[in-house]
Amino acid sequence: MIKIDNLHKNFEKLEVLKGINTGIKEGEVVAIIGPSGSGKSTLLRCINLLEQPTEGSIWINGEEITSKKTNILKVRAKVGMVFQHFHLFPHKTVLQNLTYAPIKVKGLTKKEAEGKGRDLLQRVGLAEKADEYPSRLSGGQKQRVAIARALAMDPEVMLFDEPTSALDPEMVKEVLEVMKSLAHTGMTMAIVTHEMGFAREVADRVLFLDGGQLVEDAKPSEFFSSPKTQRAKDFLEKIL
Ligand SMILES: Nc1ncnc2c1ncn2[C@@H]1O[C@H](COP(=O)(O)OP(=O)(O)OP(=O)(O)O)[C@@H](O)[C@H]1O
Repeated sequence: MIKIDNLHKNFEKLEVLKGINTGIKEGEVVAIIGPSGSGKSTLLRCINLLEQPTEGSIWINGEEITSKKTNILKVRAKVGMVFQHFHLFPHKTVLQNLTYAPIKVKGLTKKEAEGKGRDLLQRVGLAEKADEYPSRLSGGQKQRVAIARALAMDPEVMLFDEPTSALDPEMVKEVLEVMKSLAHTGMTMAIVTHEMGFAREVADRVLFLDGGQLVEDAKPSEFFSSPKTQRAKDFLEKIL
């Protein structure tokens, strides 16, 4: 489904990704973990071309998105992204946040987009908030709207960049529950997270990054109980 080949990313002289090789299979849930500054967000942002790789290639369903001919908007339409700080449109209602791109980019009618938007709000437990503005919602509710908004585009894969890091502790669970139920529908997902419990429980694989390198790629049960490298052992010792 996703293939990442010799991915390098530099910010001027800073080498942030140093040749990442990996892949994500259809329906797989992959947790990307590692120390601060190890390149986790940059890796995720390369997958929907929010960052242009310096070298290497990324393929999604057989199409090389890093090719010069790529239509970036088409890539973004099939790769949903959820950010730490929600990025909702503040002057649109919750429902309008969900219908904007499907109407504009996918050509749905207002009625179709609204029907779909309401179904998705139901799914994330926010049907009654359709006509509210984002400023009236809690952080956890905003993040659930952001997830529903990404799903409204029928993405082939969903990327999450520390989706619970900006939330008050009591709101983390409601967002993780929505992500967990999404994982159970068979959605292909990559999640940069500091929630080790979630990585352990929900992910099929853990990618451990350190210093811009993919140091371990393992099943959570193996990674958390017997990490192979000293770098992973040191990291886990600090956080668990
Ligand atoms: N747009 C940018 N311009 C310059 N440097 C950047 C840019 N984005 C990221 N970096 C640098 O790249 C390195 C990796 O950043 P990245 O955000 O990918 O790390 P991370 O593992 O996600 O860290 P964290 O867990 O703290 O979010 C850091 O040193 C960061 O300062």
